[in-house]
Formats: sequence, C-alpha cells, structure tokens
Amino acid sequence: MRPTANPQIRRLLTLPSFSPVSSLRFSPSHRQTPHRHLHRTTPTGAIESVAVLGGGITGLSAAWYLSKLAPSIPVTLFEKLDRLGGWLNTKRVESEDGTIQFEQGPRTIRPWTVSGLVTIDMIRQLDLEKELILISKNTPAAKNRFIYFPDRLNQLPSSLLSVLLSPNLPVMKGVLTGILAEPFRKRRPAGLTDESVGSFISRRFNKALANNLVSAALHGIYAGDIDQLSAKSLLPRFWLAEEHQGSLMRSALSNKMIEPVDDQATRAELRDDNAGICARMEGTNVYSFKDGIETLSLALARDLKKSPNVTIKTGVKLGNINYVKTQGLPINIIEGSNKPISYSHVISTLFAPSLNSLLPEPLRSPSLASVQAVTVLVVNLYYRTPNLLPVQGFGYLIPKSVPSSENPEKALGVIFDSDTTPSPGTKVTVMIGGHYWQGHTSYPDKHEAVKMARAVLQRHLRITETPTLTNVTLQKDCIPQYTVGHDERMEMAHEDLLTGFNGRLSVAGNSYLGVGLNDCVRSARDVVKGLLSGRSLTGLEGFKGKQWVS
Ligand SMILES: Cc1cc2nc3c(=O)[nH]c(=O)nc-3n(C[C@H](O)[C@H](O)[C@H](O)COP(=O)(O)OP(=O)(O)OC[C@H]3O[C@@H](n4cnc5c(N)ncnc54)[C@H](O)[C@@H]3O)c2cc1C
Ligand SMILES: C=Cc1c2[nH]c(c1C)Cc1[nH]c(c(CCC(=O)O)c1C)Cc1[nH]c(c(C)c1CCC(=O)O)Cc1[nH]c(c(C)c1C=C)C2
Repeated sequence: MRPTANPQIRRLLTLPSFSPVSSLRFSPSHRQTPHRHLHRTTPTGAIESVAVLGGGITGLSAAWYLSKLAPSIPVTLFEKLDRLGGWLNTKRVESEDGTIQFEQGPRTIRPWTVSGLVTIDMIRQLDLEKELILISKNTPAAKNRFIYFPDRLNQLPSSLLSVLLSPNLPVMKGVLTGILAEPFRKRRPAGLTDESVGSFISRRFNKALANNLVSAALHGIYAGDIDQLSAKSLLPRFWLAEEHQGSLMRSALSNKMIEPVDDQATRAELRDDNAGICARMEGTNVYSFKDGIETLSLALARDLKKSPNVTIKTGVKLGNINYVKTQGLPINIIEGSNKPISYSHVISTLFAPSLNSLLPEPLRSPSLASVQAVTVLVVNLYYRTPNLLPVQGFGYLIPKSVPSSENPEKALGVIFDSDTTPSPGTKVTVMIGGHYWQGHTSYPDKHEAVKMARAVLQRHLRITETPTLTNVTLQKDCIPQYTVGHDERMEMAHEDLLTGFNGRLSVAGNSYLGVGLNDCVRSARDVVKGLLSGRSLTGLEGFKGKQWVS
C-alpha cells in the first residue's frame, strides 16, 4: 500500500514527530532501483500494442506514461462514457455572480508525499504550474478541520500539545488516557493477520478515540466504516509498529521514520527535475486548479491527442477480454459487428469487479470480485451571501458515534469550498451516505437530496438561508473499500492474473493501492514502468512483499 498520509488520520493521530499515518506502498525487492533502460518486452513476449481500459485519471495517466516512455508502442484507450476524467468532474454554472464552479468528485490534492511528487512531476511536464491554486499550511482552510460532536463543531487538534490542551472538548473525552495507556498495551496475538481499524484502535488506545476521531477521519477519505476497513491496509505504519516495537507511541517518539523502499527510488528519480516547482509549493497544504480539478484530466487528454501512437475511443462498450497464447489478448469491443481486436498487453484501470466481469469465467478472480465500494451523494450548495459559515476551515466530519437524532440524514461531512477556493459567496459541499447506504438499492432524488443537505447545514451550522444554486450528483460505487483482509485478497488476485494472463493483463487504479488521486497517478506510472522494464506483470506485485527502510 502506498504512503497516502491520509490527512484526517494523520492529523488525528499524528504526534510531533510521528511519521504521518498513511497507507504505505509495498516494496518488493525488484522495485528497488529506478529503471534506466526500459525494454520493450516482458518475460511473456514483446510489447507490440497496449489497450488501456478506463479513461479516468488512472487510465489517462497510464496512456500518457506509455506515450512518454515508449512512444513507438501503439496505445488504445477505451472509455465507456462520452467524457474523460472519471470522478474528476468539475461543473460550471452561470449565475448573476458569474461562473460558479462545483466539484462533483475530488477537489484537493496533497503535495507532500512521494505519490504527491509523482503528480507534481506530471503537472510540471504538462506545463500546468500557472493553473495551480495553492492552499498554504498557514490558512484556516489548511489548519482548521472540525468534527461535529454533539452538540457543536470541535476543532481537531493538530499536535500532541493541542491534544493535551483540549481535554474539555467533547470529542476529546478519553483521548488523552487512551494515548497515555497505549505504550503499555499487549501486542496483538501472533496469528492475527488483519483486523478492522475500529478493533485495532480500540485495542491500542480506546473506543472513544476509535469511534469519535478515527471514525470521522475514515468518513473523510473512504466514506467508510471503521468496523469494516482494514487496519493493515489503511494504517500499515501503525500495524508494523505494533509488530516491531510493541507500541505505536514508542515508535512515534523514537522518531524512526520508516518508508517503503520504492518510495526512496521514486523520490530519487523525481527530486532533481522538480526542485523548482517543489520550492514554489513549499508551505502548501493542498492544491487545486483555477478552473477546477478536471484541469489535470483535460490536460492529459489534450497531450494524448497530440501523440501519433495513441488512440482514444470514448462511448465504447467493452465485451469480453479473452486470452489466446498465440494471439495475445483479443478484446471484444461491442461497437457494431467489429471482430475482436487483439493487443499484446492490457492495462485495466476499471473498478476491480467491473474488470472481473469482462474476463472469461475460467479466468475470473474471486479476489477481484471481492472489492466493494460505497455510494456517496454529493450536494453542492452556493449562497450569494458571503461568510455564512460560523467558522473558517477545510470543513467538518461527522463520526459514526454521533446519534442518529443528531444526524438522521447519515451525512459524512461538509466541505467549506469557499474557504479552499475563491468564490464571491459561500460555497459548501455536503457528502451523504457512504457505508451507511451499503445494501441500498434506492436513493434520494435531487429534491430530497437538497432538503437533506439543507437540514444538515441548519442543524450543525445554523444556516437557514435558501441557496442561490444547488447541484446534486449521486456517485455510485465511487470509493473502493479496503475491508479486512484486503492485502491478502490482492495477493491472491496477483496470482490469479499471473496464472490466467501470464503477465499480459496488468491493473491499476483506486481499487488496489490507495484511493487518493496521487495514488492513482502513482499506480499508473508504476504499472507502465513495470511493464516496460519487464519487472511487473500484474501491477499487484507490491502485495507479495514489502521492504521498509528507516
Ligand atoms: C466524491 C469524491 C471525492 C473525492 N475527493 C478526493 C480528494 O479530494 N482528493 C483525492 O486525492 N481524491 C479524492 N477522491 C478519490 C479520487 O477522485 C478517485 O479515487 C480517482 O479519481 C479514481 O480514478 P480512477 O481513474 O482510478 O477511477 P475512475 O475515475 O473510476 O475511472 C474509471 C473509468 O473507467 C470507465 N469505465 C468503467 N467501466 C468501463 C468499461 N466497461 N469500459 C470502458 N470504460 C469503463 C469509467 O467511466 C471511468 O471513466 C474522491 C472521490 C470521490 C468519488
Ligand atoms: C465527507 C466525506 C469526504 C470528503 N472527501 C472525501 C470524502 C469521502 C473523499 C476524499 N477526500 C480526500 C481524499 C484523498 C485522500 C488521500 O489518500 O489522498 C479522498 C478519497 C482528500 C482529503 N480528505 C480530507 C482532507 C483534509 C483532504 C485533502 C487534503 C489532505 O489530503 O489533507 C478530510 C475531509 N474530507 C472531507 C471533509 C469535510 C474533510 C475534513 C474536514 C470531505
């Protein structure tokens, strides 16, 4: 898993010197050194043509890296929709206050992880630096994150000192005792290969810290349930610290920064070329783009259209993908009566179960099929009146411990968009559902959705004004859930793909190694470099071995 330094978890549990809590990338030994000489063949044969499935940020990135690193190889990208970008989807609405920009998916990117450096390198190569909006670490939008915990907004502590200084905050009740007790907790039983984040944090600290603080953090990244998500996948530094040092706090206070080996290699590859842009981004907490997050996907698509060997096919419905040893991978494209077109290699960036459904029965992988995802209702609201918010900050999250009387809409959190990107009035985004809607088959309609979002804002922020503009999107199966046992299942998926496709079908995207935008771009870069160097045959090798260095 890759170091995505999840901000919520990082802030909640980060101690002064504690390495950011993050889901780290595995580092099998063969990824230890950067690939200087990229070959055009894999152990299974020459790379004559590549099909990229999916035109989200991962698919666009994979095609882009192929066009940069192996410009002579023909690449065809298949996208089922008529638009590219996937969840990157900025909507512009004309109003009397000018054009109001709503983000229906991602809105901010973190610069300070190794995967963040990969995205920055791409931004530099795409000449997008002048389009950036940098949100400084010193602004309220960066520093102030809140949790709604009855019956008020609790500002999250950003260091151990502020934890010590805020024992009276309702959401902090019991947190200090949990932190002080942690070094004396017993290690987990030897045979325990994974457990839920809720069980792990409750065992190491206490239930209060788990159900109030960490539950909120996981709502803010995965829209997920603390009692289903995997501690090993989401908190690998903590998971390892218990195993090797017997305590998370002792590991933190020992200041032993551990990081995956391939992070070191990637940082070494990219550091010098990006020294300038990184210096200009110094002090940036998160960033976006003046014309919205889809600036990145649109720029990739523009660059790809200039590449003579890249073909982008949108609005296509993919049929079965088969594998014939002598012919490579004939992909049936259901577009008229065309006969199947064969490619020597395929990189799939589809949601894992979607890919699995395209494979012939005998080659399907129960592990790919096992990846679940949650549905999030995203309600953007714009008010002409500026400064309607009672506080300034990034937004607030609502932990699952909040009683349903205080959160009947099952809201996950609210983003204060006008604090992160400039806007004449007040702009917020209410996120609803996620794991609360698991198993649901019907969802609120647009009218009901706006009513629910306004009820949340009235109850928690006392906002009663009628919004000038609203925008509702139901994002079905939008965030994959790395539930308990995810790493083991992905290791099995690696074996299934290797056995079934002999290194000709690789995977990348948010189903596997991290859900952040940086993780997706990183997975695309790694799967392409691995394919061209012949050292990665599925994109999931990282689940087979992990090497850490301090
Ligand atoms: C509401 C929301 C908020 C988020 N906020 C942030 C944030 O602030 N910061 C951050 O870093 N990340 C954020 N994320 C996560 C991040 O946006 C996603 O994880 C990332 O965009 C996933 O990209 P992808 O290319 O892997 O997948 P996708 O974007 O899902 O792309 C897959 C593509 O494949 C296409 N496709 C599917 N099936 C087929 C088929 N059969 N044939 C052809 N094409 C097919 C789809 O149409 C889609 O275009 C957020 C996600 C959501 C949903
Ligand atoms: C309330 C629900 C959600 C909010 N954002 C998301 C959900 C489900 C989705 C999401 N947001 C971020 C990521 C990428 C994480 C990564 O590993 O890179 C995803 C999948 C980014 C993010 N989430 C929070 C912050 C502060 C950031 C960006 C900056 C950073 O990475 O530090 C926490 C958070 N998310 C939401 C709110 C209201 C919130 C904090 C108050 C909305």
